[in-house]
Amino acid sequence: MKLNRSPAMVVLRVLSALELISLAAILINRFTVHLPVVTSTGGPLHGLFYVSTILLALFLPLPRASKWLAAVPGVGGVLALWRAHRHTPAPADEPPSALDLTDDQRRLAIVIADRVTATLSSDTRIGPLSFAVPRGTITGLVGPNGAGKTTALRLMCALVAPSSGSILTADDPSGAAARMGVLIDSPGLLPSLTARDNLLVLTRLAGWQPAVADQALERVEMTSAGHRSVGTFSLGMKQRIGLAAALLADPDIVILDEPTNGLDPRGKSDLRVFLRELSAEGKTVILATHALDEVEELCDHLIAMDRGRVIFQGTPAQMRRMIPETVLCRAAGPSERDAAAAAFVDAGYAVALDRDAIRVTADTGHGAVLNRLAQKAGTTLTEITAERPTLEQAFLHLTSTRATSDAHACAGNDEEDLEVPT
Ligand SMILES: Nc1ncnc2c1ncn2[C@@H]1O[C@H](COP(=O)(O)OP(=O)(O)OP(=O)(O)O)[C@@H](O)[C@H]1O
Repeated sequence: MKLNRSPAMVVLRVLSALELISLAAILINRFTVHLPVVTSTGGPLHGLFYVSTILLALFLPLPRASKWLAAVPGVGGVLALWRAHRHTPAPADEPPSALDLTDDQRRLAIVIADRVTATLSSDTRIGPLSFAVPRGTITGLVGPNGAGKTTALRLMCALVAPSSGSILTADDPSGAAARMGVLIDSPGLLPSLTARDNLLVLTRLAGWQPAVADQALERVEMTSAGHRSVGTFSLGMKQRIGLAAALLADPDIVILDEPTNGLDPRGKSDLRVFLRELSAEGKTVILATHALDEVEELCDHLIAMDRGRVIFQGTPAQMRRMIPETVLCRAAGPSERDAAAAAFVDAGYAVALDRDAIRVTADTGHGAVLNRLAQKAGTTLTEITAERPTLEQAFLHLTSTRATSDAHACAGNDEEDLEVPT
């Protein structure tokens, strides 16, 4: 058990220790012989301890029934100390720096997860998670299978109760409680009913007008198919009706789990356009996916998860910057390549040889400088290509650094360390 080391608790412990000495002195004086101790009964120091005991009893959250007990010299401090030990918060599983949100993140957020954990079974626990979803963004929750993305979504819409920590949803700008539309797992439609009737069931349950269902159908461009049974629909059409159901309440926050799963390229593209429209209307879209290439062009904010933890949050550009950019340079032959590589190393660049090419760790703007350096070394580069890291590379880098602290930076399979020609 870790001790609470706040100044108040330290003072409390010192007083408790002194009170114990005081109590011992009183007992010894009463039952044996009179000893000349500083805390003898009736002395000014004992008065101080007595008062401190009463103050502690009054100001600490002790149960009312035990207050009289706490007022007995020596007992109050001991009780308080015992309670302090019992109520010392459990140490966080991760250093605070990994879990604390900045003031800006909190100010701009529509959803805030604060050290939230979820216990799914005796051996499956997600979190602690701390993340903030900025209002009005399309936020992608990314990570491999089993990372905890769906659970994080379920926590956000209260389908899973946190075991500890909290999930807060900010009010909408008018001050009303933010509304959520949720599509997690399959849309859960009744196949024998028409698309319109499926939506009407939901609007009636919620006590809304039928017009709300028609507006939602129109919104997802399914008005003409609204009279058909959902059982006859393609996956993409079912997905649209699921989206219509999620939009019935005109939500401020739209939560979608793997919305493009099973959609063909056209369906994926339509969905992306649709989600951008929702975002342009000021809605916040939160979607879980493991397709990093998909979020690259759609999302303006990312929360990356791995093995039940948040490992990154920020913009896609910030995530890409987790690994250095490189410039790929090619030369006419091996001797030209080595000469150019040596010139780059002399100029302070980190380089790796990749068959007939040199991969230089440098921002994309360094191409012209590298070209000049090669010319000075008497060689001509035949190709200079800026290589922008993909989100996938950045994610793999993040997970490999986290998984093994002893893992060394991984180089491409074909790369070898540069041997500077002599
Ligand atoms: N109801 C549950 N009971 C027990 N374990 C669960 C439950 N739901 C999820 N899990 C486990 O919790 C972990 C996280 O699951 P979750 O579905 O949140 O991950 P995910 O990132 O959404 O995965 P995927 O991309 O495969 O959908 C997994 O190991 C999963 O097996």
